[in-house]
Amino acid sequence: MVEPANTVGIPLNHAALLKDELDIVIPTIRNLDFLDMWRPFLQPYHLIIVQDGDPSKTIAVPEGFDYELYNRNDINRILGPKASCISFKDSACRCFGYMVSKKKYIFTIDDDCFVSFPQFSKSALRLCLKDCVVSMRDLVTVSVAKDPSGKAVNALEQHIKNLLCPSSPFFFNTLYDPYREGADFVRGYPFSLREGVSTAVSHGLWLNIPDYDAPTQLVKPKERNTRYVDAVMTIPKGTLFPMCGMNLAFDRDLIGPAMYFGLMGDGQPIGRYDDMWAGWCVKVICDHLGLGVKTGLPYIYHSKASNPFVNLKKEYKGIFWQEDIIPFFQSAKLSKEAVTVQQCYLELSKLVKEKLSPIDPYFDKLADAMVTWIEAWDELNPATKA
Ligand SMILES: O=c1ccn([C@@H]2O[C@H](COP(=O)(O)OP(=O)(O)O[C@H]3O[C@@H](CO)[C@H](O)[C@H]3O)[C@@H](O)[C@H]2O)c(=O)[nH]1
Ligand SMILES: [Mn+2]
Repeated sequence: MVEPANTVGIPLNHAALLKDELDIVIPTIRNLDFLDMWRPFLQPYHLIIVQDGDPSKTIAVPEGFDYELYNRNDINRILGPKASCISFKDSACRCFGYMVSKKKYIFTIDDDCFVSFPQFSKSALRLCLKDCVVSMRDLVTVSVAKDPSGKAVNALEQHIKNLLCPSSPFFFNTLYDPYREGADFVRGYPFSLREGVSTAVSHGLWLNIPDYDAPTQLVKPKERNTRYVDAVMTIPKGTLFPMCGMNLAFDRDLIGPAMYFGLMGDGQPIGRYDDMWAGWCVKVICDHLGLGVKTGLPYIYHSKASNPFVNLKKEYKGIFWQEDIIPFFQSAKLSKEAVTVQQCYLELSKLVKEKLSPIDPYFDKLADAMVTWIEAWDELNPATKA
Protein backbone atom coordinates (compact mmCIF):
# COMPACT_ATOMS: atom_id res chain seq x y z
CA MET A 1 0.00 0.00 0.00
CA VAL A 2 1.42 3.40 -0.94
CA GLU A 3 1.59 5.46 2.24
CA PRO A 4 -0.70 8.53 1.79
CA ALA A 5 0.86 11.93 2.43
CA ASN A 6 1.81 12.43 6.04
CA THR A 7 0.80 16.03 6.56
CA VAL A 8 2.31 16.67 9.94
CA GLY A 9 5.76 15.31 9.39
CA ILE A 10 5.65 12.81 12.27
CA PRO A 11 6.81 9.25 11.55
CA LEU A 12 3.96 6.73 11.33
CA ASN A 13 3.57 4.97 14.65
CA HIS A 14 4.01 1.46 13.21
CA ALA A 15 4.66 -0.19 16.57
CA ALA A 16 1.28 1.09 17.78
CA LEU A 17 0.45 0.00 21.33
CA LEU A 18 -2.55 -2.40 21.60
CA LYS A 19 -3.02 -2.15 17.82
CA ASP A 20 -5.15 -5.32 17.72
CA GLU A 21 -6.94 -4.73 21.02
CA LEU A 22 -8.32 -1.25 20.49
CA ASP A 23 -11.01 0.27 18.26
CA ILE A 24 -11.42 3.97 17.56
CA VAL A 25 -15.07 5.09 17.51
CA ILE A 26 -15.97 8.29 15.64
CA PRO A 27 -19.51 9.71 15.49
CA THR A 28 -19.90 11.87 12.43
CA ILE A 29 -22.11 13.90 10.14
CA ARG A 30 -19.26 15.08 7.88
CA ASN A 31 -16.25 13.94 5.84
CA LEU A 32 -13.36 12.75 8.00
CA ASP A 33 -10.50 14.86 6.63
CA PHE A 34 -9.47 15.50 10.24
CA LEU A 35 -7.95 12.01 10.20
CA ASP A 36 -5.18 13.28 7.93
CA MET A 37 -3.69 15.08 10.91
CA TRP A 38 -4.04 12.03 13.15
CA ARG A 39 -2.62 9.64 10.53
CA PRO A 40 0.79 9.11 12.22
CA PHE A 41 -0.93 8.02 15.43
CA LEU A 42 -4.23 6.44 14.33
CA GLN A 43 -3.59 4.79 10.98
CA PRO A 44 -2.45 1.47 12.51
CA TYR A 45 -5.80 1.12 14.32
CA HIS A 46 -9.22 -0.06 13.22
CA LEU A 47 -11.90 2.64 13.10
CA ILE A 48 -15.62 2.23 13.78
CA ILE A 49 -17.40 5.16 12.16
CA VAL A 50 -20.97 5.81 13.29
CA GLN A 51 -22.59 7.96 10.63
CA ASP A 52 -25.41 10.05 12.06
CA GLY A 53 -28.13 11.88 10.16
CA ASP A 54 -29.05 11.11 6.55
CA PRO A 55 -27.89 7.55 5.76
CA SER A 56 -27.94 8.26 2.03
CA LYS A 57 -25.10 10.78 2.46
CA THR A 58 -21.61 9.45 1.67
CA ILE A 59 -18.92 10.06 4.28
CA ALA A 60 -15.45 10.43 2.73
CA VAL A 61 -12.71 8.68 4.71
CA PRO A 62 -9.07 9.48 3.81
CA GLU A 63 -7.32 6.56 2.12
CA GLY A 64 -5.12 4.20 4.13
CA PHE A 65 -7.43 3.78 7.11
CA ASP A 66 -8.97 0.43 8.05
CA TYR A 67 -12.59 1.03 9.06
CA GLU A 68 -16.15 -0.19 9.29
CA LEU A 69 -18.96 2.34 8.90
CA TYR A 70 -22.50 2.10 10.26
CA ASN A 71 -25.32 4.44 9.28
CA ARG A 72 -28.89 4.54 10.63
CA ASN A 73 -30.05 1.85 8.22
CA ASP A 74 -27.30 -0.47 9.49
CA ILE A 75 -28.20 0.23 13.13
CA ASN A 76 -31.87 -0.53 12.43
CA ARG A 77 -30.96 -3.70 10.50
CA ILE A 78 -28.60 -4.99 13.21
CA LEU A 79 -30.67 -4.11 16.30
CA GLY A 80 -34.21 -4.29 14.92
CA PRO A 81 -36.68 -2.80 17.44
CA LYS A 82 -33.86 -2.40 19.99
CA ALA A 83 -32.42 0.32 17.70
CA SER A 84 -34.85 2.62 19.53
CA CYS A 85 -32.27 2.98 22.31
CA ILE A 86 -29.66 4.48 19.93
CA SER A 87 -30.03 8.25 19.54
CA PHE A 88 -30.48 9.88 16.15
CA LYS A 89 -29.13 13.34 15.21
CA ASP A 90 -26.91 13.55 18.27
CA SER A 91 -23.32 12.48 18.98
CA ALA A 92 -24.84 10.02 21.47
CA CYS A 93 -25.10 7.61 18.51
CA ARG A 94 -21.43 6.84 19.05
CA CYS A 95 -22.28 4.28 21.73
CA PHE A 96 -23.46 1.94 18.98
CA GLY A 97 -19.78 1.71 18.04
CA TYR A 98 -18.92 0.56 21.56
CA MET A 99 -21.54 -2.17 21.29
CA VAL A 100 -20.45 -3.62 17.93
CA SER A 101 -16.73 -3.49 18.71
CA LYS A 102 -15.08 -6.78 19.64
CA LYS A 103 -11.98 -5.22 21.16
CA LYS A 104 -10.95 -4.75 24.77
CA TYR A 105 -10.30 -1.00 24.52
CA ILE A 106 -12.16 1.92 22.94
CA PHE A 107 -10.92 5.41 22.09
CA THR A 108 -13.65 7.80 20.97
CA ILE A 109 -12.94 11.21 19.44
CA ASP A 110 -14.97 13.92 17.74
CA ASP A 111 -14.24 14.88 14.13
CA ASP A 112 -13.39 18.48 15.06
CA CYS A 113 -10.59 17.47 17.41
CA PHE A 114 -6.98 17.62 16.28
CA VAL A 115 -3.57 16.63 17.54
CA SER A 116 -2.75 19.15 20.25
CA PHE A 117 0.65 20.75 19.88
CA PRO A 118 1.34 22.89 22.96
CA GLN A 119 3.08 25.31 20.59
CA PHE A 120 1.32 25.96 17.29
CA SER A 121 2.89 27.41 14.18
CA LYS A 122 0.81 30.39 13.07
CA SER A 123 -0.02 28.91 9.66
CA ALA A 124 -1.15 25.59 11.18
CA LEU A 125 -3.27 27.39 13.77
CA ARG A 126 -4.86 29.51 11.03
CA LEU A 127 -5.66 26.38 9.03
CA CYS A 128 -7.24 24.60 11.99
CA LEU A 129 -9.29 27.63 12.93
CA LYS A 130 -10.40 28.01 9.29
CA ASP A 131 -12.76 25.11 9.93
CA CYS A 132 -12.14 21.51 10.64
CA VAL A 133 -13.98 20.31 7.55
CA VAL A 134 -11.43 21.92 5.24
CA SER A 135 -9.03 19.26 3.99
CA MET A 136 -6.09 18.91 6.29
CA ARG A 137 -3.84 17.97 3.35
CA ASP A 138 -2.63 21.51 2.96
CA LEU A 139 -1.72 21.65 6.61
CA VAL A 140 1.91 22.72 6.70
CA THR A 141 4.25 20.66 8.82
CA VAL A 142 3.68 22.16 12.24
CA SER A 143 6.45 22.65 14.69
CA VAL A 144 5.62 19.69 16.85
CA ALA A 145 5.95 20.42 20.54
CA LYS A 146 8.03 17.91 22.41
CA ASP A 147 7.07 16.39 25.70
CA PRO A 148 9.82 16.21 28.34
CA SER A 149 11.23 13.07 26.75
CA GLY A 150 11.51 14.86 23.40
CA LYS A 151 8.85 12.69 21.71
CA ALA A 152 5.95 14.14 19.71
CA VAL A 153 2.68 14.28 21.67
CA ASN A 154 0.42 11.26 20.96
CA ALA A 155 -3.03 11.43 22.63
CA LEU A 156 -3.92 7.77 22.03
CA GLU A 157 -0.65 6.57 23.49
CA GLN A 158 -1.32 8.63 26.64
CA HIS A 159 -4.83 7.17 26.98
CA ILE A 160 -3.38 3.67 26.69
CA LYS A 161 -0.77 4.46 29.37
CA ASN A 162 -3.59 5.79 31.61
CA LEU A 163 -5.65 2.62 31.09
CA LEU A 164 -2.75 0.20 31.58
CA CYS A 165 -1.67 1.90 34.83
CA PRO A 166 -3.65 1.41 38.07
CA SER A 167 -5.87 4.11 39.58
CA SER A 168 -5.90 5.31 43.20
CA PRO A 169 -9.54 6.27 44.00
CA PHE A 170 -9.50 5.54 47.75
CA PHE A 171 -6.94 8.12 48.89
CA PHE A 172 -5.81 11.23 46.99
CA ASN A 173 -2.15 11.40 45.99
CA THR A 174 -1.10 15.06 46.10
CA LEU A 175 1.63 14.42 43.53
CA TYR A 176 -1.12 13.26 41.15
CA ASP A 177 -0.38 10.07 39.16
CA PRO A 178 1.98 8.06 41.41
CA TYR A 179 2.68 5.50 38.68
CA ARG A 180 4.11 8.10 36.29
CA GLU A 181 7.86 8.14 35.69
CA GLY A 182 9.46 10.59 38.11
CA ALA A 183 6.55 10.53 40.58
CA ASP A 184 5.43 8.28 43.43
CA PHE A 185 3.10 8.11 46.42
CA VAL A 186 3.77 10.91 48.85
CA ARG A 187 4.55 10.54 52.53
CA GLY A 188 1.48 9.42 54.48
CA TYR A 189 -0.03 7.49 51.63
CA PRO A 190 -1.12 4.11 53.10
CA PHE A 191 1.04 1.30 51.76
CA SER A 192 -1.99 -1.00 51.84
CA LEU A 193 -3.49 1.15 49.06
CA ARG A 194 -0.45 1.59 46.85
CA GLU A 195 -1.21 -1.36 44.56
CA GLY A 196 -4.16 0.66 43.25
CA VAL A 197 -7.12 -0.67 41.24
CA SER A 198 -7.78 -1.39 37.56
CA THR A 199 -8.44 1.69 35.46
CA ALA A 200 -11.73 1.62 33.54
CA VAL A 201 -11.80 5.14 32.04
CA SER A 202 -9.26 7.69 30.76
CA HIS A 203 -10.86 11.12 30.29
CA GLY A 204 -8.78 13.50 28.18
CA LEU A 205 -9.06 17.29 27.94
CA TRP A 206 -9.07 19.95 25.24
CA LEU A 207 -7.03 22.99 24.19
CA ASN A 208 -8.63 25.93 22.37
CA ILE A 209 -12.45 25.45 22.55
CA PRO A 210 -13.19 24.03 26.03
CA ASP A 211 -16.26 21.85 26.58
CA TYR A 212 -18.41 24.61 28.11
CA ASP A 213 -22.21 24.52 28.39
CA ALA A 214 -24.25 26.94 26.27
CA PRO A 215 -24.74 29.69 28.89
CA THR A 216 -20.99 29.78 29.52
CA GLN A 217 -20.26 29.73 25.77
CA LEU A 218 -22.68 32.66 25.36
CA VAL A 219 -21.12 34.86 28.05
CA LYS A 220 -17.54 33.91 27.14
CA PRO A 221 -17.60 33.50 23.32
CA LYS A 222 -13.93 34.30 22.89
CA GLU A 223 -12.57 32.27 25.80
CA ARG A 224 -9.99 29.72 24.73
CA ASN A 225 -8.27 27.16 26.90
CA THR A 226 -4.51 27.65 26.53
CA ARG A 227 -3.48 25.94 29.76
CA TYR A 228 -1.76 22.61 29.15
CA VAL A 229 -1.68 21.10 32.66
CA ASP A 230 0.82 18.27 32.63
CA ALA A 231 -1.07 15.97 35.04
CA VAL A 232 -3.22 12.83 35.20
CA MET A 233 -5.24 12.17 38.33
CA THR A 234 -7.70 9.58 39.60
CA ILE A 235 -11.14 10.99 40.38
CA PRO A 236 -11.69 10.02 44.02
CA LYS A 237 -14.33 7.45 44.97
CA GLY A 238 -17.65 9.10 45.75
CA THR A 239 -16.96 12.06 43.48
CA LEU A 240 -18.90 12.53 40.25
CA PHE A 241 -17.59 14.41 37.22
CA PRO A 242 -19.03 15.72 33.90
CA MET A 243 -17.62 13.21 31.40
CA CYS A 244 -17.02 14.60 27.90
CA GLY A 245 -17.05 12.21 24.98
CA MET A 246 -14.77 14.35 22.80
CA ASN A 247 -11.50 12.70 23.84
CA LEU A 248 -12.28 9.57 25.85
CA ALA A 249 -10.91 6.06 26.21
CA PHE A 250 -12.11 3.13 28.26
CA ASP A 251 -11.66 -0.56 28.98
CA ARG A 252 -14.66 -2.11 27.26
CA ASP A 253 -14.33 -5.39 29.18
CA LEU A 254 -14.37 -3.58 32.53
CA ILE A 255 -17.08 -0.95 31.96
CA GLY A 256 -18.40 -1.17 28.37
CA PRO A 257 -22.04 -2.07 29.20
CA ALA A 258 -22.35 1.10 31.31
CA MET A 259 -21.18 3.39 28.48
CA TYR A 260 -24.71 4.01 27.18
CA PHE A 261 -25.00 7.60 25.95
CA GLY A 262 -28.75 7.75 26.58
CA LEU A 263 -31.71 9.04 24.57
CA MET A 264 -30.74 12.38 23.02
CA GLY A 265 -31.34 14.40 19.85
CA ASP A 266 -34.24 13.75 17.47
CA GLY A 267 -37.55 13.33 19.29
CA GLN A 268 -36.01 13.83 22.72
CA PRO A 269 -36.44 16.80 25.11
CA ILE A 270 -32.73 17.08 25.76
CA GLY A 271 -29.35 16.95 24.00
CA ARG A 272 -25.64 17.31 24.87
CA TYR A 273 -26.15 15.38 28.09
CA ASP A 274 -25.23 12.08 26.43
CA ASP A 275 -21.65 11.75 27.58
CA MET A 276 -22.39 13.23 30.99
CA TRP A 277 -25.28 10.82 31.63
CA ALA A 278 -22.96 7.94 30.77
CA GLY A 279 -20.24 9.41 32.98
CA TRP A 280 -22.53 9.61 36.02
CA CYS A 281 -23.70 6.01 35.56
CA VAL A 282 -20.12 4.84 34.91
CA LYS A 283 -18.68 6.58 37.98
CA VAL A 284 -21.36 5.16 40.35
CA ILE A 285 -20.68 1.67 38.95
CA CYS A 286 -16.88 2.08 39.02
CA ASP A 287 -17.09 3.19 42.67
CA HIS A 288 -19.30 0.18 43.43
CA LEU A 289 -17.02 -2.32 41.65
CA GLY A 290 -13.75 -0.73 42.84
CA LEU A 291 -12.59 0.49 39.41
CA GLY A 292 -10.72 3.71 38.62
CA VAL A 293 -11.53 6.75 36.47
CA LYS A 294 -8.72 9.12 35.47
CA THR A 295 -8.82 12.63 34.02
CA GLY A 296 -6.16 15.00 32.65
CA LEU A 297 -3.64 14.21 29.91
CA PRO A 298 -3.96 13.75 26.97
CA TYR A 299 -5.11 16.98 25.44
CA ILE A 300 -6.57 17.31 21.97
CA TYR A 301 -7.06 20.57 20.07
CA HIS A 302 -10.82 21.24 19.80
CA SER A 303 -11.31 23.49 16.80
CA LYS A 304 -15.00 24.08 16.32
CA ALA A 305 -17.43 25.72 18.74
CA SER A 306 -20.90 24.44 18.05
CA ASN A 307 -23.59 27.13 18.01
CA PRO A 308 -24.32 28.23 21.59
CA PHE A 309 -27.93 29.18 20.79
CA VAL A 310 -28.61 25.76 19.28
CA ASN A 311 -26.83 24.22 22.26
CA LEU A 312 -28.95 26.24 24.70
CA LYS A 313 -32.11 24.79 23.18
CA LYS A 314 -30.68 21.26 23.52
CA GLU A 315 -29.39 21.78 27.07
CA TYR A 316 -31.88 24.00 28.83
CA LYS A 317 -34.01 21.26 30.43
CA GLY A 318 -30.82 19.50 31.49
CA ILE A 319 -29.54 22.64 33.20
CA PHE A 320 -32.34 22.58 35.78
CA TRP A 321 -32.90 18.81 35.78
CA GLN A 322 -29.28 18.25 36.71
CA GLU A 323 -29.86 19.96 40.06
CA ASP A 324 -31.92 16.84 40.90
CA ILE A 325 -29.99 14.34 38.77
CA ILE A 326 -26.68 14.95 40.53
CA PRO A 327 -28.04 14.38 44.08
CA PHE A 328 -29.71 11.23 42.70
CA PHE A 329 -26.39 9.81 41.49
CA GLN A 330 -24.59 11.01 44.62
CA SER A 331 -26.99 8.99 46.78
CA ALA A 332 -27.46 6.00 44.44
CA LYS A 333 -26.69 2.74 46.25
CA LEU A 334 -26.21 -0.55 44.39
CA SER A 335 -26.73 -3.89 46.14
CA LYS A 336 -23.89 -6.24 47.02
CA GLU A 337 -25.57 -8.79 44.71
CA ALA A 338 -24.73 -6.50 41.78
CA VAL A 339 -21.29 -7.84 40.85
CA THR A 340 -21.29 -7.40 37.05
CA VAL A 341 -21.60 -4.14 35.09
CA GLN A 342 -24.88 -5.32 33.55
CA GLN A 343 -26.36 -6.16 36.97
CA CYS A 344 -25.26 -2.76 38.30
CA TYR A 345 -26.66 -1.00 35.26
CA LEU A 346 -30.04 -2.72 35.47
CA GLU A 347 -30.27 -1.81 39.18
CA LEU A 348 -29.44 1.78 38.24
CA SER A 349 -32.15 1.82 35.57
CA LYS A 350 -34.70 0.73 38.21
CA LEU A 351 -33.57 3.58 40.48
CA VAL A 352 -33.85 6.05 37.57
CA LYS A 353 -37.41 4.89 36.92
CA GLU A 354 -38.33 5.15 40.59
CA LYS A 355 -36.56 8.34 41.61
CA LEU A 356 -36.24 10.47 38.45
CA SER A 357 -39.49 9.72 36.57
CA PRO A 358 -41.41 12.10 38.89
CA ILE A 359 -39.29 14.92 37.41
CA ASP A 360 -40.38 14.17 33.84
CA PRO A 361 -41.81 11.19 31.90
CA TYR A 362 -38.57 11.33 29.85
CA PHE A 363 -36.77 9.50 32.65
CA ASP A 364 -39.30 6.68 32.53
CA LYS A 365 -38.49 6.30 28.81
CA LEU A 366 -34.76 6.60 29.53
CA ALA A 367 -34.90 3.91 32.22
CA ASP A 368 -36.57 1.56 29.72
CA ALA A 369 -33.96 2.46 27.09
CA MET A 370 -31.20 1.57 29.58
CA VAL A 371 -32.71 -1.93 29.81
CA THR A 372 -33.00 -2.19 26.02
CA TRP A 373 -29.34 -1.13 25.72
CA ILE A 374 -28.22 -3.96 28.03
CA GLU A 375 -30.40 -6.47 26.13
CA ALA A 376 -28.87 -5.29 22.84
CA TRP A 377 -25.36 -5.33 24.30
CA ASP A 378 -25.79 -8.90 25.57
CA GLU A 379 -27.28 -9.97 22.22
CA LEU A 380 -24.22 -8.65 20.34
CA ASN A 381 -21.75 -9.68 23.05
CA PRO A 382 -23.05 -13.02 24.37
CA ALA A 383 -19.70 -13.89 25.94
CA THR A 384 -20.00 -10.94 28.34
CA LYS A 385 -23.64 -11.67 29.26
CA ALA A 386 -24.44 -10.91 32.91
O1 LIG B 1 -26.23 15.49 15.15
C1 LIG B 1 -25.01 15.26 15.30
C2 LIG B 1 -24.07 16.30 15.62
C3 LIG B 1 -22.73 16.00 15.75
N1 LIG B 1 -22.31 14.72 15.59
C4 LIG B 1 -20.89 14.38 15.73
O2 LIG B 1 -20.62 14.45 17.13
C5 LIG B 1 -19.34 15.04 17.38
C6 LIG B 1 -19.54 16.27 18.23
O3 LIG B 1 -20.18 17.24 17.44
P1 LIG B 1 -19.73 18.82 17.51
O4 LIG B 1 -18.26 18.86 17.62
O5 LIG B 1 -20.37 19.50 16.37
O6 LIG B 1 -20.41 19.32 18.83
P2 LIG B 1 -19.75 19.84 20.17
O7 LIG B 1 -20.74 20.72 20.86
O8 LIG B 1 -18.39 20.41 19.99
O9 LIG B 1 -19.67 18.45 20.94
C7 LIG B 1 -19.57 18.42 22.35
O10 LIG B 1 -20.81 18.18 22.96
C8 LIG B 1 -20.78 16.83 23.44
C9 LIG B 1 -22.13 16.30 23.64
O11 LIG B 1 -22.80 16.20 22.45
C10 LIG B 1 -19.85 16.16 22.49
O12 LIG B 1 -19.43 14.90 22.76
C11 LIG B 1 -18.80 17.17 22.67
O13 LIG B 1 -17.73 16.99 21.84
C12 LIG B 1 -18.73 15.30 16.00
O14 LIG B 1 -17.89 14.21 15.68
C13 LIG B 1 -19.94 15.38 15.07
O15 LIG B 1 -19.65 14.97 13.74
C14 LIG B 1 -23.19 13.68 15.33
O16 LIG B 1 -22.80 12.50 15.21
N2 LIG B 1 -24.54 13.99 15.19
MN1 LIG C 1 -16.84 19.88 18.81
